Amino acid sequence: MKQLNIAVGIIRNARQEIFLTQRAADSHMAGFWEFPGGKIEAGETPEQALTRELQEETGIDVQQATPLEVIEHRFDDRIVTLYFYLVEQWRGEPYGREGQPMRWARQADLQAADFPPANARIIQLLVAQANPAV
Ligand SMILES: Nc1nc2c([nH]c(=O)n2[C@@H]2O[C@H](COP(=O)(O)OP(=O)(O)OP(=O)(O)O)[C@@H](O)[C@H]2O)c(=O)[nH]1
Ligand SMILES: [Mg+2]
Repeated sequence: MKQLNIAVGIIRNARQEIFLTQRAADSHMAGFWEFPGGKIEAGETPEQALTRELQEETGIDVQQATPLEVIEHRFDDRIVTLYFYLVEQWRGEPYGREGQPMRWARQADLQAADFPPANARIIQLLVAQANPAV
């Protein structure tokens, strides 16, 4: 069974909106929305992979990232360990640098069904922690 370690960025702005991109039609979990990120390569720390992947996929320079949660999920064909980081300080304006659709979603309005099943717990946490006043 394939074992992948993935660094994932939950990019959140001051309006408590989170930046989402849509997975490509030819990828694992195609069509689902995701937090940008990707594989931690040999010799990289999760933070280094996060910075590199967010630069590649969204064009931003991460200035600060806070570890939120590590979640392991067994899919039919692979086991994925997701290192989720909250990113609130960056340079630039994130966009779908690989041509992928993007949107900002209010933290309180995130829907687990829009994401791969591995994200269920982090979505539950984010929704529970959303500040209704923002
Ligand atoms: N980026 C990201 N990947 C996720 C999330 N949830 C989730 O299950 N995954 C899974 O984690 C893996 C991430 O791989 P990826 O396709 O982003 O990897 P990558 O950017 O290095 O892409 P590449 O393989 O084309 O170089 C996929 O199997 C994907 O389905 C998420 O919220 N964000
Ligand atoms: Mg990726």
